[in-house]
Amino acid sequence: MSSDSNVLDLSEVIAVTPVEKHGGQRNKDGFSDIELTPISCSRFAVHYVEKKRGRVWRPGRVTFKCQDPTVCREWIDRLQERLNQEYLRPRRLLVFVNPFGGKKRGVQIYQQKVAPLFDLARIKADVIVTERAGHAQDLLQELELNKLDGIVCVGGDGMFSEILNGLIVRTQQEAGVDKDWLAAELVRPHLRIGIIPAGSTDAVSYATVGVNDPVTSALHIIIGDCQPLDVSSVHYRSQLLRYNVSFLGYGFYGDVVRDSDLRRWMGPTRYDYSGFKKFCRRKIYEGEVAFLPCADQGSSPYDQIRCTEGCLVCKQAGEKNKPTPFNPSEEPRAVETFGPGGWQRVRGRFIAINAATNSCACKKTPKGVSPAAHLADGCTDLILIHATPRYRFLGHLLKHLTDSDRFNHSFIEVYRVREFKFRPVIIEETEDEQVEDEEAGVLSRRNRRRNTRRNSVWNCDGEIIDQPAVDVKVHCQLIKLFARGIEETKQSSCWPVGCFCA
Ligand SMILES: Nc1ncnc2c1ncn2[C@@H]1O[C@H](COP(=O)(O)OP(=O)(O)OP(=O)(O)O)[C@@H](O)[C@H]1O
Ligand SMILES: CCCCCCCCCCCCC/C=C/[C@@H](O)[C@H](CO)NC(=O)CCCCC
Ligand SMILES: [Ca+2]
Repeated sequence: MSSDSNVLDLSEVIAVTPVEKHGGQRNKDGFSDIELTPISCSRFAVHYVEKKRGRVWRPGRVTFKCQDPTVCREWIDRLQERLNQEYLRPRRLLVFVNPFGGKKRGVQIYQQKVAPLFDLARIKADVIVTERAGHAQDLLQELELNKLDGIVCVGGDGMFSEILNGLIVRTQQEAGVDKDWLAAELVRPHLRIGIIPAGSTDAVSYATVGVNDPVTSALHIIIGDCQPLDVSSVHYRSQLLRYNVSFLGYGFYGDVVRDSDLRRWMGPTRYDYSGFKKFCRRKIYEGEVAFLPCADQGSSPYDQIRCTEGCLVCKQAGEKNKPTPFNPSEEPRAVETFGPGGWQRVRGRFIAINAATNSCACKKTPKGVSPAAHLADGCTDLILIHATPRYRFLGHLLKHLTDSDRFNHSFIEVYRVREFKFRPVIIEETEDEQVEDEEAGVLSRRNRRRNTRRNSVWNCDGEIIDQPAVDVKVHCQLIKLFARGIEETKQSSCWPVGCFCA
């Protein structure tokens, strides 16, 4: 309900409850009491989503008074019945809480802010507090999931990545799809995932809800919002390494995540420390990127329009990419062809190679790594940052803090792609160098140190992938989240609204 109206949208009602106590026109909580008849004898409360500034949602409540208790009961039953018909609302959820993510407040956040709202909405939640990294992903291979309506992750991007990977792998296993086959048409999991942000960056929450606020996310889950999301698979040779939903980065961002992983004890500030350190080093990595552009998309990373709630670009992509039934006897696709309309390649010396499957907005970059990227268009924005002096790279980084065009630099190329591959140039040690190594101790150590650091790692949603040579493919709208995309604020332009959940 907006501040200037008295109309409640039923799809945004959290619950209807009987009210026992009596009170005045405006009770001490500041909630308004609305008289249905002059003489009050029974009351009920309608709990609804109240939209605050900055896409933050809070529970609001309005109390209705009735003269006749039977009428009151009738109102409650009818409204409850109507809410039950909102078929996308979850009734039973499995909740994983990471007690060590972000500022280590996952358990507290769930108990104090989320559980009371789930109780109010009569959602049954089975809660598991994880005991180790990988716990949630392992449990997702064995737990009974049939009676669930969704899985909720209380944690950051790493924890979300565990649940995403666990759910997709389980779904492929049950459908008999070979996850290691890069060209496989993956089967979409039927369970939606909800994220209660309690991590350090919370990029997935930011990019899909517009804010990292646990109460807002809990309310999106309760009212059964539905947002399809692209997922990229990352393969090395013929083996699946991980599924990724937002950020993939080799070079600078890979080095940052590798360094910061050793400093988890620092909490969220580890990224600032490692970011500064790796910026000072400014390492260059040589390699070749091959990619398949999204030619027919009608959108580009340079667009001014943004992916918002009900985005038409994503809607059209969803219609084009209706899942086809899985056929295990299907032959692998022909070898890719290079040239117009086909694959392209860029060889170079790079500071960073990034792929943003959605905007990757977060507090560090409120508009995102690629502000015009879409949540569900089947594409990722491939950003190639060629070697450049440190001060020019800094100029690019600083633009992440503002609205300005971060791609407007001669050393940056950006492509909207469906697939890409990266092959690093690996310079092997020559025999001469090895002889030299044996003869001169200090030089030997220097050489070895240099060689061991010739390759970077991939930052995959904040997790480390050691293999530099990867094949990445975007799977359009592979999963669904309890979210609705970025809501338009009053200042921004108007876009059609609607959930296009299959
Ligand atoms: N009980 C646990 N003990 C130790 N590590 C855990 C546990 N449960 C989950 N993890 C791991 O902790 C890692 C980080 O968690 P999480 O993503 O929640 O926080 P973060 O890294 O601080 O936030 P962000 O990913 O948003 O930067 C994840 O990779 C997850 O696998
Ligand atoms: C001198 C001022 C410089 C300002 C620099 C601003 C540049 C910010 C770009 C941030 C990109 C974040 C992309 C999101 C990645 C997440 O999946 C991942 C896991 O949560 N977080 C990081 O890797 C954390 C990555 C942190 C990188 C610094
Ligand atoms: Ca996308």
